[in-house]
Amino acid sequence: MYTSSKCTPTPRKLRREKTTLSTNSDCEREPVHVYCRLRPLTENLEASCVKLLSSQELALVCETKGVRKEIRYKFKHIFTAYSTQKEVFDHVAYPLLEDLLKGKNGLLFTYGVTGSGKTYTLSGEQNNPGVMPRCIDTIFNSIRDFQAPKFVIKSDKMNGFEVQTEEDAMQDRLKDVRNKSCNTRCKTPRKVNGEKVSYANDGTRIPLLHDNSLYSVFVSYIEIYNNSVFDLLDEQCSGRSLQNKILREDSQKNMYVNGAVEVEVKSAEEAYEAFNSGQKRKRMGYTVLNAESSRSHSVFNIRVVQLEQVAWVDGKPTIPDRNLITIGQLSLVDLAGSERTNRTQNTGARLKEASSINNSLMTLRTCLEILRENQYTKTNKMVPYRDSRLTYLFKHYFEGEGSVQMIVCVNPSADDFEENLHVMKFAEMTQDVKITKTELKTPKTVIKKAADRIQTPMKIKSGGFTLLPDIPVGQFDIENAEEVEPYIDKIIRALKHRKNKAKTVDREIKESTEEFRKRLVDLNQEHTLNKTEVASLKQMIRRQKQKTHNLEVKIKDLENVNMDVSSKNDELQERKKKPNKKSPWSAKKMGQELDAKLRKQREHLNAAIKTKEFQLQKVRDILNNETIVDPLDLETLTDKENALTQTPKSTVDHQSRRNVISSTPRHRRSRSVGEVWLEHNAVKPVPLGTVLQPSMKKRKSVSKLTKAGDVTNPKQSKYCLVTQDQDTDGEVETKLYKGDIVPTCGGGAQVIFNDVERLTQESPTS
Ligand SMILES: Nc1ncnc2c1ncn2[C@@H]1O[C@H](COP(=O)(O)OP(=O)(O)OP(=O)(O)O)[C@@H](O)[C@H]1O
Repeated sequence: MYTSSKCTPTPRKLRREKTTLSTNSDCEREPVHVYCRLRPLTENLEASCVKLLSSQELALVCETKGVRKEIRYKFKHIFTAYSTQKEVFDHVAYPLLEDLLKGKNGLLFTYGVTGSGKTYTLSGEQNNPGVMPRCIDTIFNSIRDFQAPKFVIKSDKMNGFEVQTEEDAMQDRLKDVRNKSCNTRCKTPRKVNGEKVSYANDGTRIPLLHDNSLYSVFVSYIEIYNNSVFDLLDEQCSGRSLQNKILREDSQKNMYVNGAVEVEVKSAEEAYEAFNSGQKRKRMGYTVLNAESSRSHSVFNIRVVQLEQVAWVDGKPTIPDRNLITIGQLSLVDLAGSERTNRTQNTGARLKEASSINNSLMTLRTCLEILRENQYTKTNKMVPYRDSRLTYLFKHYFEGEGSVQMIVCVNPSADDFEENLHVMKFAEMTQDVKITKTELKTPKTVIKKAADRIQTPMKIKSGGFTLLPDIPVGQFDIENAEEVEPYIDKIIRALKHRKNKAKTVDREIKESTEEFRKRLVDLNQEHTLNKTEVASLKQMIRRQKQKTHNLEVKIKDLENVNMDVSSKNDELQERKKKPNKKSPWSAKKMGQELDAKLRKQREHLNAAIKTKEFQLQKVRDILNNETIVDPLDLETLTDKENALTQTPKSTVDHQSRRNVISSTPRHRRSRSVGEVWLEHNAVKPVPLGTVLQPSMKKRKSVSKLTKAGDVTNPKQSKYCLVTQDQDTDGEVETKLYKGDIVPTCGGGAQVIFNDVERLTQESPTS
C-alpha cells in the first residue's frame, strides 16, 4: 500500500484542472433507469395492492364496490420484499461505481411515499448496509493500493481541485493531525451509540482501468430542508444553527453548494464517520406513518479524483512533469417521502415541512415532464430547475452528461394504493427522459509551471541566473591537445544539451502561455456570467423587496379596515343585545305615551266639539228665540267657554236680553239720517195695514238675496230680516231682525244683528 512517506517529494505546485462535461448534442443518450423496490408488508394478513407479474412488470390492483381495477407498470428491474440489500447494490449501484472510477458522473435517488423504505434502501442498517455504505466499501476496496497522499489533491472551494506539492501536503497533514488531536481532547470522539461506526464489508471491488493512477476520495453531505440548503458536515455549526448555503454553477456548468465542507477520506471508516456525523444533524421526525421520517432531502456526494500517469521511480510514485486528472461524482439522494396531510395528520411545523417536501417533489416532476417534452417534440421550453433547490442542484445531471438512476420504493399495503398510483405515474414518465451518456474522455492534462518543470534547480550565476544545465568547468593544459580535446567534447555535448533543453523550455513556455491565456479567457467569461447573474439576482431581490413592501402596506391597510369593520360589528352586536332587554319596556312606554297623547287629543277635540255644539246651540237658540247676539259676544263666549258652558240654557227673556245687548256701546242702534236699509222681506208679505211702521227711512227691499252685491253695496249699512208667522192664538206676528252691515277685510260683508222687533196684531173683538 502506498504511504505518504514513500512519496518522492515533488517541490512544485501543480495548477488545478476541472473535469469538463461535453455539451455535444450528438452524444449517445440513454434513458433514466428506474427500478422498483417493494418493501415487506407490516403485517402478514395485511391486504396488498401490488401483483408481481415478472421481474420487470407489476400491476397495481384495487377493488372498489366489486369492480377490480388493475394498472400495469414496467421497470428496469423489480426488487421484491425478499430481495437483499446486496442484490439492490449489485443491480443499481455497481454500474454507477464503475463509471465513477472512470471519471463519470452519476445520480441515484430514491423516490416514494413516506415510510416506503427509501432510507432503508440507501443507508440500510449496520448489519445490513444499504447502497451508500456498500458504495464506500467498494470504492476503497478498489483503490486501496492506489491512493494519493492526503492533501496532495485539494479542493479549491470552487468545485475544482488543486494539486499541490508534497511539502505543502505535508504541512496540511501536520495541521490536520494537530486539529484532530485537539478535537479529540476537546470533544468526545465521533461515534454512533458509543461504538465506532462500521458496516459489514463483503469485499466487492472494481478492477481499475489504470494501474498507474493515484486516487483521492472526497465526501460532502447536503440537506435541503424547507427549500433551503444546509451543509451537514459543517463542524462550525451545531444543532439547528446550520447556515443556509447558496447554490452556484462552476465554469463547467456543474452545480455545487458554495462553501460546503468537502472531506478527503482515506478509508471507508472515515467516510462512515463523516456520513454519521452529518446524519446526526439531519432533520428527522416522528409522523403517524413513520416513526423516523426524513423531513428533508439529503444528498451524499462522493467525488473520486484520479491523478493519472504517475511515474514509479525506485518503487516510489512520483508526480511527473505532465500528468492527467479526472473527477467523477456520485450523488446518492434520499428524497423525503411524498405525503398526504389527511393520512399523516400533520400540523404546525410538520405540515409546513410536508408542504415544502411536496412542492419540491412536484417541481422535480414538472422539470422531468418538460425535459421529456422537449426531447420528444424537439421544443425548447424552459425547464423550471430554479423553482426548487432540489432540481437546481441536479440541473447538470439532467442537462449535462452522466447516468441517472431512480429506485421507486413502494409499500404494497392496500392503504397506499392511491399514493402508489401517483408514484408509478411519475416513474413511468421518468423512464422516458433521456440523459446524455458520458463518453470516456481523455483526462485533462495538468501542466506544471515552466520553472517547476526544470529538474535542475535554479542556480544564481554572476549577473543573473539561468534555467539551463551548467557548462562543465575544468583545469587543463591548453598546450596539451590530449587534455583539451575531451574537454572540448564535453563542452560541445553540454552546449547541445543546453540547446535541446532551451528548445523544450521554449515550447513548454509557449504551451503554458497558450494554456494560461485560454484559462484567462475562461475565467473572464465565468466572471462576466457571474456578474450578470449577480446583477439579475440583485434586481430580483430589489423587486421582491418592493413586492414585500407593497404587500406589507396592503396588509396594514387591510388590518385597519378589518379593525374598523370589527369595531362596527362589535357596536352592532352591542346594540343588538341591548334592545332585546329594552325593547319590550320601551315599546310599552312608547305605547303608553302615545295612548296618553291620543287621550289628550281626544279630550281636546271633544272639548272643541262641545264648544262648537254649544255655540251652534246658542245660534240655534238665538234664531229660535229671536235673540240678537253680538258675534263678539260669541267670540267672547268661545274664550270663556267654561263659564259659558255653565250658563243655564233657558231662553233669555227678550227684554232683559235686549237690555244687555243694547247696553253694548259698539252696537248701539244708529238713528242717523244717512243710513240705508236693506229690507229682506218674505216673498208675499201679509200687509200690516197699521199706522205705526218700522222706522227705515231709506230702504231697499228684496225678497231674495242671491247676489253678493246686494249686501256688499257700500251705501247700505243696515240690514233688516222680516218674518211673519202665526202665533199660538192664530194672530199674525211680525218679527224684524235688525243689524249693521260691516264690511270684511276680504271684500265681503257681514251682518251683526243687534235688534229684534216683534210686532203683533190682535183683533180688538177677540
Ligand atoms: N425492504 C425492507 N425490508 C425490511 N424493512 C424495511 C424495508 N423497507 C423499509 N423497511 C422498514 O420500514 C420502515 C420505514 O422505512 P424508511 O424509514 O426507510 O422509509 P422512508 O421511505 O425513508 O420514509 P420517510 O420518507 O418518511 O423518510 C423502517 O423501519 C424500515 O426498517
